[in-house]
Amino acid sequence: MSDFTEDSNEFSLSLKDADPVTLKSILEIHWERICGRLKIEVGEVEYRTWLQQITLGGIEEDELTLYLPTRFLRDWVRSQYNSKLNQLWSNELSQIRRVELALTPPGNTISQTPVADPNDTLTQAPLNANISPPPAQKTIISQSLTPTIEVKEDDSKLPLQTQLDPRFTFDNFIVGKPNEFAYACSRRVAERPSSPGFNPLFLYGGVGLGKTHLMHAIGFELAKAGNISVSYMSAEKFMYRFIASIRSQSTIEFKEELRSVDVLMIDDLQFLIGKDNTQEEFFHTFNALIDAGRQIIVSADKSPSDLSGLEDRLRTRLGCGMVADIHATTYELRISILEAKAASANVVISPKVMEFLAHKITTNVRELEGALNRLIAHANLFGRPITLEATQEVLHDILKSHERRVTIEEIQRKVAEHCNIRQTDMTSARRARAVARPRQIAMYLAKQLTSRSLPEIGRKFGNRDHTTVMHAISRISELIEKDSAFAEDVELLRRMLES
Ligand SMILES: Nc1ncnc2c1ncn2[C@@H]1O[C@H](COP(=O)(O)OP(=O)(O)OP(=O)(O)O)[C@@H](O)[C@H]1O
Repeated sequence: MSDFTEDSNEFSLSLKDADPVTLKSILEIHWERICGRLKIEVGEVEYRTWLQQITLGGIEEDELTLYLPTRFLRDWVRSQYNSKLNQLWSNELSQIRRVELALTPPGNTISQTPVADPNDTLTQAPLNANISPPPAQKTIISQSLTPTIEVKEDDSKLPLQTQLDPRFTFDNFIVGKPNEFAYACSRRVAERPSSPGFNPLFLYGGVGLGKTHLMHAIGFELAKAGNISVSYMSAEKFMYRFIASIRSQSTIEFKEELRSVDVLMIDDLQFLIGKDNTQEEFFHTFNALIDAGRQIIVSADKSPSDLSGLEDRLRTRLGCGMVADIHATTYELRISILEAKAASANVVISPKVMEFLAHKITTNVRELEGALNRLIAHANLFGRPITLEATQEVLHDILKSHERRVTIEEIQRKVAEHCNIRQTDMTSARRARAVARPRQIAMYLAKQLTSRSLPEIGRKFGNRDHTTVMHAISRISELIEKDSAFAEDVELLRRMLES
């Protein structure tokens, strides 16, 4: 990337003369850098809500086109981010004087490619195919945490200051069954850091389920107590800082700085898998801090024992304190989160719309929050209430990406396996409870996980009537309400099918 970074004259030349493939690469490199800046300037949530879906279009003279998938998104981005995008692009590439925002046409390619070689898959590929914006920059180092948290930026030389996200407090964290244990442990560590049995605190769970939120919340609580130095950074940032310190021959300072903190928080530790030297450095830092009675808080997507690829001795040590899992959200938790977020934005959203969202966006809270933010913005922009129809229209792209690809046959197979019955019993006429109940579970999951209608589901289950499917769904919903062991079983099946 550094080959392309600093000299914009070099770019002007190379842009004008570049062949399509080179041009594509140059634009991608700049776009990646701009995405990194946008993410930090506007924040992770705002970035994901509005800007993540922008894709690169073509370049004509001094005008660059960026694409958005829906009219609403295009209008919103135009009204809110037009000047920022123009400014960032012209800073990156002096040749670009104007950024045009347009609707994504089917199969966009760089417009400077008038004659595409039909054999050249690179020039044929949509521009956005391989563009993955750089990961979020999460670094907060504060020597003395106060509610206004001072941050020292890292070596990446981004002219940006990050702060603990003021929304990520315990008060704003909605507690439900899936996260109550992690929440309680986090509270405990915030109240009494370095207590035996809670050091390290290891938080783990899937993407966007609140690990970072809880870490920030601990940081805020400790800030209130005052006089405690806290360092928070992503594992990725830890690695970059470590490498930079080696390059600049300041490893000792880096180590000293890290080892002087009272609380060290490292987010997304799975990033260190396969990075042996950084792991080793982290291991030593870890030991030094624990031995000195300092608190360590780590998050990852898996439990220490499942983080294969991390050195055994590190995994063992990580599991020595308190290990707390954040489970996938339940429908109830998603509804509570939506209600809380709508209330804090002072917006009334009908229960129907909330239920629709909680049913459709099940993977993570970040996406749910992003969808809600978009609805709120839409309502504010047009001054209209948020109806179910408006929701479907405004969130069209998000909902589409959430359409599950699991088939009814897969569901039948998985449930049959899990319940120890034959797959053919899913379609048979047998009515014995041992067969009928798993069949009802499979029907319920088919409704949840596919976009099939009730009659279609009925047909797949041995040509049963849609009322039979309806009955199955309501029976299983009832059992889920009443029987938590049963609910867990169904949830487990759902997770297996979705993974
Ligand atoms: N229980 C909750 N209550 C309120 N907001 C939540 C809750 N869980 C997650 N969120 C919100 O969802 C978003 C994503 O959460 P967060 O960044 O903490 O996830 P994460 O588990 O760290 O994800 P990743 O694995 O991507 O790092 C944040 O905006 C956070 O505030």
